[in-house]
Amino acid sequence: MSDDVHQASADTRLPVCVLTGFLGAGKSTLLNFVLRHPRMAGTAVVINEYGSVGVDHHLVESAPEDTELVADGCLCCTANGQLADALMSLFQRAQRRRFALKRLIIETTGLAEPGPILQQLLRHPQLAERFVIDSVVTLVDALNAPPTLDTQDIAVRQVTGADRLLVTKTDLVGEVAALALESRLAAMNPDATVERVLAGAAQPGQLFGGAHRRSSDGDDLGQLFANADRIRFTPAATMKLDASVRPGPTPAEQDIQTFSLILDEPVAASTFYGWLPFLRQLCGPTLLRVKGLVNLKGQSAPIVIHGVQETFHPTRQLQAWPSDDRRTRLVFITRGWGQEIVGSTLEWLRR
Ligand SMILES: Nc1nc2c(ncn2[C@@H]2O[C@H](COP(=O)(O)OP(=O)(O)OP(=O)(O)O)[C@@H](O)[C@H]2O)c(=O)[nH]1
Repeated sequence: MSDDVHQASADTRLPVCVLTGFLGAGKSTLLNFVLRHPRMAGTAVVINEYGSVGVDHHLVESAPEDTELVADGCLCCTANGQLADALMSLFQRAQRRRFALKRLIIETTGLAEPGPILQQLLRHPQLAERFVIDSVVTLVDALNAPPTLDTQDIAVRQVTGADRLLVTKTDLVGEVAALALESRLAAMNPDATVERVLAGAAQPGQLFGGAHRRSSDGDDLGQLFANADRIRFTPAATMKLDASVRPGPTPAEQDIQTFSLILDEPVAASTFYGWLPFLRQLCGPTLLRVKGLVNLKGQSAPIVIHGVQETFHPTRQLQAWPSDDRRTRLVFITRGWGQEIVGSTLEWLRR
């Protein structure tokens, strides 16, 4: 595998890596790791996240200054031009500050599909002049992927749309299960390479590097997604299929909701650690994702929690608060139920 971040080329446009993967697959973890690599200097990042209270950019601790947050919207909703705005604003900021921008990573939400994002990059004249798609890299969570691929159409599209599939969390499954998943992925997308990445430890060449650029101008990528159906989401509200776009919802699109929980006061650790498993039991696998920062009483810095379906990863304490906002902020992505369920448990948290 080539470790060159960007092969020499007459093309002066900035290479773009679209980093995707279903909810909780490990995108931010990988970004945190790879952005520290010296060869990633000059990398700008666009982070797209759900929920009116953005937390992802706080979770990417090594995010460079040139990070643009596109919150409360999904980049695969093409109509609102958020991607174009974010990219142009990054570009102009870099020029103003004489920052030598060399490449760009777009981290999508776990519910975005790559096709419409690539189409935006290819079809927007100003973007197409400045940026070229280098690769679509999809992270696949070895623990959760088998059932997710059975039921979530978006997860399937993320796999089939990738140039490179990076399988994460193989430490949490046996070798047999990991190999079975890799065979399944290879069958679903024979065109993509399948590699393992543990705890985000990827090399720059796994995100960028001419070997995986399908063509210098991305035309064939555009072709690949030209016939893809477009799914529209309404973030922060019940997300339903836009009936004018496609005739019947797939399971992945039914009744997904996203909302945030904010607590002004610190929570006692014992209360919080009792509430979390209760919520998990109450909701089961329909709690697609919960993540955020928690202010525990008596702690000088927040803890980070990550739940992906029924798996809750060990909590982690940050070294310091990432901003002046010291509130507990949790973002939920659920299927089939909404904030009323979480709301009904709040008295517990306030005890
Ligand atoms: N055991 C294990 N945990 C991992 C690995 N990669 C990521 N994780 C954990 O998985 C959880 C979710 O990781 P994130 O990087 O936040 O996932 P994400 O894809 O950015 O999540 P969304 O933005 O919500 O879609 C975190 O607790 C990570 O520490 C891995 O290879 N092994």
